[in-house]
Parts: sequence; C-alpha cells; structure tokens
Amino acid sequence: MSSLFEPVQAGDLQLANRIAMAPLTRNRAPNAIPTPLMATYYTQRASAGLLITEATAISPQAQGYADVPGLYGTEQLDGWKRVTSAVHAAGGKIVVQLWHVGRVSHTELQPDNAAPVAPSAIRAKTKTVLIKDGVPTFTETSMPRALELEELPGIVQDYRHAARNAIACGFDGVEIHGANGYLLDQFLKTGANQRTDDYGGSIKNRARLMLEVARAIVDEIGGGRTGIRLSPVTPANDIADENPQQLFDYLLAQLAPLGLAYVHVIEGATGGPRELPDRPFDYAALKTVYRKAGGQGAWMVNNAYDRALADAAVAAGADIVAFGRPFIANPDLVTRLEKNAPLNEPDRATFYGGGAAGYTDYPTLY
Ligand SMILES: C=C(C(=O)O)c1ccccc1
Repeated sequence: MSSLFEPVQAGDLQLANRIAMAPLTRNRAPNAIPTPLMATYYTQRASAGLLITEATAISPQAQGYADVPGLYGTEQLDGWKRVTSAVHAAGGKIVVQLWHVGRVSHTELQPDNAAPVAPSAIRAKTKTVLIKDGVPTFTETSMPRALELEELPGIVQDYRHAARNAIACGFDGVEIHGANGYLLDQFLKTGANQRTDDYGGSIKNRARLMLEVARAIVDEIGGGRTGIRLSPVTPANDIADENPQQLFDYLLAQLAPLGLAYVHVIEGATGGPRELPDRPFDYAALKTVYRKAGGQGAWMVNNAYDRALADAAVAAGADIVAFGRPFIANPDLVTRLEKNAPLNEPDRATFYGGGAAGYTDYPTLY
C-alpha cells in the first residue's frame, strides 16, 4: 500500500513524496515582483514533494489583489528565477499557479482603473484585498464588464505566454488555476456565466474557455508539466453551478486526453467544511470518469487534511495530498507528519501582507 512519504511520478515530475504545498496567497510581492524573502519562504518548505506557488497573475488584467505576484514583466520573471534557483538548490520541485481573477478584482487594481472582466456583468458578492496606508484591507469587489467574444483568444494567449515564461524562469511546470470562483471557474458555472454565445449556456460552451486554455498550455509546454486545480462545489467568491456533477464529468472527460501531470481537486468549501449538505458531490465518481476516459494524471486531493485523513486518502487511491495552512506555520511539515509531531498553529493576523513575521519566522522541529 502506498505511503505519503514515498516517491510518486506526476507526468514529467518525479516527486520525493506525496505531499504537496497548496497554493497560498500571502500578498508579499509589492508591484507584483517576487522578493528575496519569498525565495526564503519557498526554500524553507522545499522538503514538500511538490511546492505549488501562490496564485500568480498572467497579465495586468488578471490582477485582483494587492501585492500578489505576476508572471508577465521582466522584473517579475527575474524575481521568480531567484525563487526557483533557491528551491532547486535545496532539492525541491516547484510549479507556478497561473491565475486570472476575472470579476474578483477592484478598479484600483485594474489597468487604467477599468472595470474587472468576467463572462457576464454580474458582481461577485465577495471581497478582495487592497493595501490602504500600508494596511491590507478587505474591500468589496467592483462591478465587472462582460468580456467581448473577440477578447477571449487574447486571454488564451496570455495563459500560453505565462506558461512559456514559467519554464524560462526555471519552474518545473505550471498549475492552471481553474478553481475558487476565478475567471475560468466563472466561465464554467451558471451562477457567473449567463452568456448566450459559444461560451455560455450549455456545459460544453461553459467549459470551452477552460479547455482552450488547457490545450494551449499543453501545446506550449507539454501535458507532463501541466496540472490543473478545480473546485466542483466550493462557494468561494460567490460561485455556484446548477449541476456540478454533470459539469465536472464533462470537463474531466475532455481533460483526460491531454496527458496532464495531475488534477488537483478541492473537496468541499475552500478553507472550509469538506461536506456541504446543500452541495453534494461524488469525488470518487469524478476520478473514475477521468480514468475511464484515459486520464493518467496524478490525482491530488485538498482541503483540511491531517495525517490520518491523508493516509486514508492515499490508501483509497489518491496519489498526492495538498496541505495549505499547515505549511504556513510548519516549513518542515513533511517531517512533522512523518513523526506525528505536534504542529505549530498559524497566526491568521499575518496571513495576508506584511514581512517576515508569520511568514519565514516559524520554528522547525530540529
Ligand atoms: C488565490 C486564492 C484562492 O485560490 O482562493 C486566494 C486569494 C486571496 C486569499 C486567499 C486565497
């Protein structure tokens, strides 16, 4: 029976163990430029089988929170090269999560203070983070405008270009952020997408943009270096769909032939309950659909896992378990899990914004 602590292959990625660090937004990249402190932070956690970076904007339009990194400007790429070099020197593997926030943004963060973009002009009842007088401040998102059909190929190109940049920066691959009510998830789901053109209405049409992006990235860097993150039933950022099981069965069947390195599935509400009585979902059935359609990518599971739950998931067939908040406070989480050692508790007050406090100052066991 597989163990959390044994090596695993995910596409082209040979991982030392089955523990991944989930993407964690930390708002510590002023002007979207990764800092030396970020290189320290990721390197401290390099014992993870796979590091997945915090969500990283593919373009200025893709930005939705203050001080989150980008992957489209020279200084940003130089910052990321410092991160990947340091992680590789420590023996780690790292992929970057490619992000377009869509409607989860604010005019203050958009080029020319424009309205954020979305599949439809429907405001998300959620908040984003602006920095006001140096203080991270949760602020209502702005009313978005609906993207014109003619704009969509350009967004697909932005994803392709970001994937090319990622490899040039030394990343081992990319993770497509298709979850948590951001742009690609907005197009997928009926609560945010009420278009009447080829990108709205039917399940096939609503999945179109996500699949065009996935195919473009696979064409650019290869499926073996491409993962995707999905959240079938999360309510994050005011997202919902009328029939998630049918929607994701279709999506996974279409993703199966792409040879992806992994499929990363958030179970339940992101950072919240794993079971949602009003939003039932059969994850095992979804994995079966993916495998029956020929999908061979590693199956990565996430949300509120601990050692016992992770062992059970791996015994039941999960290939990788992603841990989020535990990695914030425990840079040596792999060792602590293996030894069933106590975990440091994360300080929520320093999750978003700031400097070394609550970022690189958590103690290790040894
Ligand atoms: C990128 C995020 C996600 O995927 O939920 C995020 C953004 C801001 C705060 C927490 C998480």
